[in-house]
Amino acid sequence: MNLKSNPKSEFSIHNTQIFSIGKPINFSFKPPTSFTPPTILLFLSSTITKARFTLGLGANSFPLIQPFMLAELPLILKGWLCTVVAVGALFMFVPEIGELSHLLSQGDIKRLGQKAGKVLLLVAVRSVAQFWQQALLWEAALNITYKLRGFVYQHVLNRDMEYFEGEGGAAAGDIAYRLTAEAEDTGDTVHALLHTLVPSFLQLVAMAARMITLSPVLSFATISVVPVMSIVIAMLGEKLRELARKGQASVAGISAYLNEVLPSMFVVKAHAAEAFEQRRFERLALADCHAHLGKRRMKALIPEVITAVYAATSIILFGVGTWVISQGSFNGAGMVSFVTSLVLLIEPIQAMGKAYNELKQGEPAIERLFELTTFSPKVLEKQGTVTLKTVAGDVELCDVSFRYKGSVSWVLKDISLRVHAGQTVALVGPSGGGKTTLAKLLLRLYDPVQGSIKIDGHDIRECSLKSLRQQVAIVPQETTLFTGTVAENIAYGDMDSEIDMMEIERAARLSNSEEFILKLPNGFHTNLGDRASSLSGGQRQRLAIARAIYQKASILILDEATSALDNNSEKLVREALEHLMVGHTVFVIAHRLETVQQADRIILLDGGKLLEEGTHLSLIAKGGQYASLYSTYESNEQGSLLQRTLG
Ligand SMILES: Nc1ncnc2c1ncn2[C@@H]1O[C@H](COP(=O)(O)OP(=O)(O)OP(=O)(O)O)[C@@H](O)[C@H]1O
Repeated sequence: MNLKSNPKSEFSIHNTQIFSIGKPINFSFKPPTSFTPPTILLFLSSTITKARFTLGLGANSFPLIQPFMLAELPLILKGWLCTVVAVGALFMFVPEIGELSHLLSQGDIKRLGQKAGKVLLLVAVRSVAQFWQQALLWEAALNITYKLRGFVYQHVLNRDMEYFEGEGGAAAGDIAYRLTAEAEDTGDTVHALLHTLVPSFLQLVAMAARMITLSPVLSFATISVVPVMSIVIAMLGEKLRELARKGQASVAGISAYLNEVLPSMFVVKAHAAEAFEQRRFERLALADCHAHLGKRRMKALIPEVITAVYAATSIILFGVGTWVISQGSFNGAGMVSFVTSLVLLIEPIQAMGKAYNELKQGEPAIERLFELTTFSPKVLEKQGTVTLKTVAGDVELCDVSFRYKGSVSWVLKDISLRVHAGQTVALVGPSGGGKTTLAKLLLRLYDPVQGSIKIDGHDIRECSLKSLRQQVAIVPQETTLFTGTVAENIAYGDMDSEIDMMEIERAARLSNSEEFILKLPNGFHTNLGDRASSLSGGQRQRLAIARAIYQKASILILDEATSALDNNSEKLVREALEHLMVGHTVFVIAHRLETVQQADRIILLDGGKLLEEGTHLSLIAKGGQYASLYSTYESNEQGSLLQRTLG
């Protein structure tokens, strides 16, 4: 693959344009101010919602997808135009079929041929129109699904970090399930809705009108069962909606479980936990089995109820029909036309029943998808933010205190610290001391509960998030590589503009990655999708360093890996880090002796408090907590990681 000609390749999905529909959705009910198709559709749906509330049937999800449906209105209207043609052909077909049977009984071959030709033409028109109706309405439904997915995913990406890390957030597998299977269910629901709203309804009205013109008495007798059937189906539908929601939650549970366990197979096997995981999976699968059994039973029951109503209708029709014919007001041809109309009336009723099933099953999917979009972000970008274009790297923490949502204890308490541009600060301290949290605050993944953080004198809450995160680069302990080429992985975060291959190569050289990258089958253009796991820990770390070099940030956060590398790999990573640190303000969550000794300043964090601060030598001379931790380290001859004692 040629990167220059197609610089975004696999990553282009990140740049998907997200539509004009990201506006707040208006749920209020208002009469139409004008009679354009969109206002009529809006009014129709609001009225349905209002009617549902009045009847005590609760809310429906229709208003949520209204804006998406309106965006597809041209396609929908074309589909419905085909419906008008199909229903018109059917309306004309009914009397023709009665006359055809009459001519057959009379043996008038000449007129019979003409009539049969007309009937066949009407059937052909209806078939073609129905095909296009289906094709166009499906296209609209699938477009809506596609746009809805983009809309919801945009909201997921914009959620606070707290949602992904803290309590109460959805598991990754659950979110994935909502955006895949449930978004697809939404497409089916939308199609069912579009199909019910006009095509089935039009056919029902046309056939009912035809039946009334043929015999008002028979029509009244036949149609009288419809209200009873509607009430029964509405009640069963509500039950189905509840059961469908349970079913969807249970599948999402399985998806979340698999997303967690399958990528951690190493740990499962290393702990011989296969049997334990099998039991956990079976419990979830059994819950899903029970949830779906209820739903399937309800789905099986609804058509049977409808069939029972049909049987009652047929008996009424048979009885009243016999009486009407015996009165001489109705002939055989009329009866053929009437029964044909009835059969064609039943067809949309069945379609509406099926669509109702789809709607009831799909509503929880729509609700669960939209649940992902309803939140008020805490990390907000204010109006008129400062764009950090060039930054010297002066960082100041002013009385910063922070605790995570739902926690009573402070993770960081009253931290004040000034780091001058170009300084390297080592953050050390026992596990849980708040080092990583401090790094998250610098990146503004969370905002301090009290106090503020300034970069070059600008409160970071006043800066644009994009420019802040452009100026603060992080090399995490665990390197995450994405599907995409090596070059795309190095340029990750800057994929909105053309990849600069010269810069990629420079970053690879400085991070000591070039040598192993050039040995890959396609060098920088090798796709890492299935190869990332075959890279060694050191190689992955060097790619993360290359990524940070490419970013050209002024402030760096290095979370040193705790896992030991072999001597050569360690040397290459250390050299790469030294290249990276030149000319930057650096915060190192330090686990290694060399890093701590070389830092301009050492900050000891314990229990969220800044306990000690100074150079290695000054802190040793002070003889405080750092000195005692250090001497423990020194006495541990074999200890290769400072982490064992300092953090
Ligand atoms: N997302 C979170 N939600 C709630 N509590 C959290 C969250 N992340 C961290 N904590 C808690 O905050 C405290 C500080 O965690 P932090 O990761 O900042 O410590 P650390 O000094 O980096 O530890 P380590 O050296 O082990 O990485 C810990 O008690 C931790 O349990």
